[in-house]
Amino acid sequence: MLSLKNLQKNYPGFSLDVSMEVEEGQITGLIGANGAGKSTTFKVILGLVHPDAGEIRLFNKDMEQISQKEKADIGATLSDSGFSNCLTVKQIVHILTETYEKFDREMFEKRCSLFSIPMDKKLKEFSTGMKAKLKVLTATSFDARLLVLDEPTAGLDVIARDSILELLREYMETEGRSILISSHISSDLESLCDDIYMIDKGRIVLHENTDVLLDEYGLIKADEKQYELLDKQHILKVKKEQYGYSCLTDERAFYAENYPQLAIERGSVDKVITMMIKGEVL
Ligand SMILES: Nc1ncnc2c1ncn2[C@@H]1O[C@H](COP(=O)(O)OP(=O)(O)OP(=O)(O)O)[C@@H](O)[C@H]1O
Repeated sequence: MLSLKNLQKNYPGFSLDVSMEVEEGQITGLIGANGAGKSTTFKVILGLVHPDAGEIRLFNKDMEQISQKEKADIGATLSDSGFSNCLTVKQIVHILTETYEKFDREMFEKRCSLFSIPMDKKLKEFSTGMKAKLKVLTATSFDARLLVLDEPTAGLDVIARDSILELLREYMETEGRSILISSHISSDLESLCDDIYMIDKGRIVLHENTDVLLDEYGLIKADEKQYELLDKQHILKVKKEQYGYSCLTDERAFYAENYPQLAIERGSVDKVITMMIKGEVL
C-alpha cells in the first residue's frame, strides 16, 4: 500500500532517514518521543514537506505518478493543522461534498451526532477533544484506502480515545484499506496495530509485529552474578541499573525455560522502546 525507502529530510540539528512498509489490510503504528521525526515523516508522505532524498511508493506506483484523483484515496489527520476555526461543521460538510466524490454525508452526519459534535458551532468554540474527533470523523468519511493519522488520539480522554480506536477498527472491516498511525500513547498502538515501527532521532530503531513484540519480547532483571552467567545470544540491549542489569530479549521463552530463577517481565511497547533507545548493544 505504502512503502518508504530511505526517505530523507534534513533540518538544522535533525536528520530523518526512514524506511517502512504499510501493508494492505494492516494497521501500522509509528511510535517515538517528542521530536523523533513522526510528523516530518507523515508530512513528507502527504506531500506537505519536500524530501531531500529517498523513494515513496503509494498504491504500487512512484509518488510522482499518483494522480490528484488517487490522492483523494488518502485520509489524513495532522496534529498541527485542520479546518479553519471560523467554520462550522455544516460548512465543512459542504466543503467535503465538493472535494471528495465518495464523501458519505449521511454516515458523517450520523457519526457527528453519535460523537456529540455540534453542526452549527464554529470550530473555535470546540474543545480539544471535539476537534480531534472531528478530524478522525473527516478522514474516515470518504472511503479512503489509506489513512495517515498523526497523533489522532492526542488530547482525548480515555472514553473518547476508545471510541476513536473503535471507529478505526470498524474502518478496517472493509477490505483493501490500511492505516498508518502515530501516537504517544503506547497502549493505543498495542491494542490497535498489527505492526509497530519505533523511531528515535530520525531513525527506525525497531520494526516488529505487535503480537511478537508482546508475546516473545521480555525484560530480564539480573543482578551482577546472574548477568555474568547469562547466555547473551538473544539479548538485544542491556542497561546498567542499581541492582545489576536490565536486558531486552526477543526470546523470552528461552530465558524463562533456562533461567527459572530470573525475573522476566513480558514485553510492552513502552519497555521495548525505552530499552531500544537507552540500552546498549553488547
Ligand atoms: N519546518 C521545520 N524547520 C526546522 N526544523 C523542523 C521543522 N519541522 C520539524 N523540525 C525538526 O524536526 C525534528 C522532528 O520533528 P517532528 O515534528 O517530526 O517530531 P515528532 O516525532 O512528530 O514530535 P512530536 O511528538 O513532538 O510531534 C525536530 O527536531 C523539529 O524541531
